[in-house]
Amino acid sequence: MKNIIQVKNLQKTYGQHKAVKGISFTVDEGTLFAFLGTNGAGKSTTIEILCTLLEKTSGSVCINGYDVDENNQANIRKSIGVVFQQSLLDDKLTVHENILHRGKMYGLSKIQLQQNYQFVSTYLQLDDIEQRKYSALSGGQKRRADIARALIHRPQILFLDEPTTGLDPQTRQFVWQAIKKLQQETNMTVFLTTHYMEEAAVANQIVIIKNGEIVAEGTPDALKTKYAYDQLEVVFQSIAEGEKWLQQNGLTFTVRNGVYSIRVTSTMHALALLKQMESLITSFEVIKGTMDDVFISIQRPNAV
Ligand SMILES: Nc1ncnc2c1ncn2[C@@H]1O[C@H](COP(=O)(O)OP(=O)(O)OP(=O)(O)O)[C@@H](O)[C@H]1O
Repeated sequence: MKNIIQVKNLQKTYGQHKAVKGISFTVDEGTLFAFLGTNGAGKSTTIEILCTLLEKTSGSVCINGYDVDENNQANIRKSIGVVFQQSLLDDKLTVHENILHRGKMYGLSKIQLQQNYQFVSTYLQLDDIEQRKYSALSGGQKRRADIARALIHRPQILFLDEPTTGLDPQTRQFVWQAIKKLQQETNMTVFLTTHYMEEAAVANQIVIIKNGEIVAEGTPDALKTKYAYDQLEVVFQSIAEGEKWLQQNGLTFTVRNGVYSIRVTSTMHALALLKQMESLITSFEVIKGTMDDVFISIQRPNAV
């Protein structure tokens, strides 16, 4: 699989402040890549450099085979679509006008423009909003239009900087499903930053940065195995006997409202414990570790 994005030892300094401190990573073509970090970690700075909107201090960046240092700005911009947190559309124009206007800027022929419009309209379901002025749209409708604008030239890579922040759960789900569908059906590469861990959990690859440095990377499963843990929750018939058993077996646990949470290394570990304590409990549940656990564990002051 081709590395459609290659970043090597990327650094960005604002005055004395080192915002990005020598990060390296690659993104495979056609995959969903999640770039995570708390506020101020350096995500937007990195994305802006990758999108040729900001100059790096040092390191190398190659997008779709084009090195940013080699006067490739136009080729890179044709290869990418970008959706930032703030919109770039014109309030006074309709959605349809806005998107066509954008397409013309890429020099698309009339036929090409029509075909591409049809394509983006289908994925983002623009039918009900295309004749409305951008200013009159709801937050979720604006987001659909923003993404359609970023896709009108059919880029190979879509950059999304927190695409679903501020949207209600239903709209968030719609936008998210449209993005996933596009990635899977058209082999488009999606580079995503998000604060919603359930979105990152379906990525093919995750990179987490902290203070401008990469602190963890891998598939969601690999990160969960390393940084999150499963919990076995049980309710004992007799609290005294249950606690005694846990202590005798040297198990780490917490208790809340009579429910004991025992840290386990895997579902099979939970099963082995359950077999041993079967006669002591009235109910149980195995809670799988989540991407939230990964993120929180990595962001702790002394973590990694
Ligand atoms: N133009 C600038 N001048 C000086 N410092 C900046 C500038 N832009 C960003 N920074 C600083 O660089 C660091 C990284 O900022 P950046 O916006 O890349 O973080 P982020 O991870 O995208 O955060 P957020 O999630 O809040 O968008 C921060 O400490 C920020 O204050």
